[in-house]
Amino acid sequence: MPGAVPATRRKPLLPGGLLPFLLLLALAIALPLTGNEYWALIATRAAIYWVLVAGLNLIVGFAGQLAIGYVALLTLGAYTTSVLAAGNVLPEMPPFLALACAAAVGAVAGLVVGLPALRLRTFYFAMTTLGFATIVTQVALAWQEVTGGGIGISGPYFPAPFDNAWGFYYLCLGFAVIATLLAGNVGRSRFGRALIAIRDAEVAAEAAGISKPALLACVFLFAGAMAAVAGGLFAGLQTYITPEAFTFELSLLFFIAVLIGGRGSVLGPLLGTVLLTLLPEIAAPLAAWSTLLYAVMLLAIVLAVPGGIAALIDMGRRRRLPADRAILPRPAALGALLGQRPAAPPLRLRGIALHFGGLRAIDGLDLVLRPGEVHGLIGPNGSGKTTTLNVISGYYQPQQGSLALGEAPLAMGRPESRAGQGIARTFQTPRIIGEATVLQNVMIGGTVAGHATFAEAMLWLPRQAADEARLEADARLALQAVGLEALAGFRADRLQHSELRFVEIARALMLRPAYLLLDEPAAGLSAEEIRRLGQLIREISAHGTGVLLVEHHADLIFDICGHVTVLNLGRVLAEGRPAEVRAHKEVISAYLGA
Ligand SMILES: Nc1ncnc2c1ncn2[C@@H]1O[C@H](COP(=O)(O)OP(=O)(O)OP(=O)(O)O)[C@@H](O)[C@H]1O
Repeated sequence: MPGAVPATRRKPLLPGGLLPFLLLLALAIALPLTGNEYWALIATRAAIYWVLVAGLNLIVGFAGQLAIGYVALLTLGAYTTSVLAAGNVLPEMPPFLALACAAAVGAVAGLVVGLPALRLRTFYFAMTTLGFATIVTQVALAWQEVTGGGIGISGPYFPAPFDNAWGFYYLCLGFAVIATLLAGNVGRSRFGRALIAIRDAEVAAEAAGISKPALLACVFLFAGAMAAVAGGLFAGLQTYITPEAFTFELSLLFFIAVLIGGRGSVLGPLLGTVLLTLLPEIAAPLAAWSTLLYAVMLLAIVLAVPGGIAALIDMGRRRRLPADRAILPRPAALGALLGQRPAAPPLRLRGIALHFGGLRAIDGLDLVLRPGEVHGLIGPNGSGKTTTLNVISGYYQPQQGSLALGEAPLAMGRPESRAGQGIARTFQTPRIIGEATVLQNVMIGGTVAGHATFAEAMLWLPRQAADEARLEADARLALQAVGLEALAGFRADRLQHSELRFVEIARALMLRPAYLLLDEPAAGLSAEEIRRLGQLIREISAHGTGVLLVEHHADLIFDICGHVTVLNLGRVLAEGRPAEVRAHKEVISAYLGA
């Protein structure tokens, strides 16, 4: 029964803890005490920018997509709200209704602008967002009868009590608080972790069953809506808007606020936004140099503190690792996590052939994996072991042959479908998210087990809270099982290579896999660690999981496997019980040596 875990810490409401947010909010609420309306203007602007950046942060900071033309959505939101409130195309609307419509338009536009990210990488995607910014400005200029063209249009007029500087400030602050809560909730949910996984370890994300298109679509809708709301508020603040109000510098400000704030953080980009809004105001002569200023700040951050403001204020990063760090797997926790799973049907590969150009990596391979059995796959370098594992886990699409779980054929070339079928894997080189904690890395393995929708996560509804508690409890059990629970709270990039291998196994166990595919798990481990690994694999199979073990450590293979297949040049050279294989003449001459 999963769930029996040692006392779990209370989770912070927002990544980074709630206290800094409350302090900032207290300061923001008290700002009118200054009595200075100039400050009201600056702070209102910062709040509005943050409404946009909070959403953009999920795209840029969490998912790592270079959306640099986000001013387009601010422009779209500003014009949609203003045009609807003015009644230029439809009957005049109350400003809040116009703002809600702008949010809907922004969500759709956010999705349209974002979709190329599914195909285009890095700069190409950045260019499409910039292109969209140009299109929106050109439409605003050309569609004179609705937008006023170059002359512009009045912004929406928000009624009392929002019709004065401080009233409007509080309105924008309210939206900023909502933006923080929604974005923060997404960030600390399995969706936020999945975004970071897509950014830093895309293949591991696929193996965990994370669907990049569906996830990014949700985030683009959300960020688009937030940006458009920011646009409507921006138009209200300006009272009158022309296309010139929406400069490229603004787009840069949004983008750089996320970067100097720190990837994968909410507090950092919030502080980044406030800083970038304030800076040209505090040092007034610098205002004309703002673009240069942003560029210099960006360079300084990238060179001096690559983790941004978030890394500077994250004291936990510097916490000392425990001195005694032996990896001591605990089988009892494994029982609590896996239970005794009902036996899965056999996993069969029939006549698999896969070639890369003229090279036959696998050449007519038949293989059967059975529940509860450790199946060793060995052979010389380049014999096709990893390729076989990649075919089973859906990364490669063979030219011939079939793959089935019992009678059900498994789709080829669809790695993200395997997690749902209970097939988990590890990688020859561990695919870990270095900036996330060990616990978060393991929780990513259970992403598909969550029930709450993106919207439920955004609002932190009961199903989301239950998902999170269950995932965390399971991840702690998985870490206990592999013997790493003492490192749960540390950033994964502080761990040693051998520890990362066990983190990968813990992440795979989150799926309670019917089949577990291990790609050279003993590489780089000490003799004692290999012995413990062997015991752990045995225990895992004893709970009903079928294990495919690709390994070069012959002793480990012959020690723990029930069945061994030897590959050579993509074909089966020998197979059978370990003792038979070990005595096989051709295996000795081709692989084991005398
Ligand atoms: N993506 C690819 N493109 C082209 N050739 C590939 C690709 N992946 C593997 N190969 C080739 O296919 C053959 C089988 O490779 P594979 O990685 O499966 O071998 P392996 O048995 O796992 O070797 P090792 O023990 O060194 O990991 C090798 O000759 C390799 O160079």
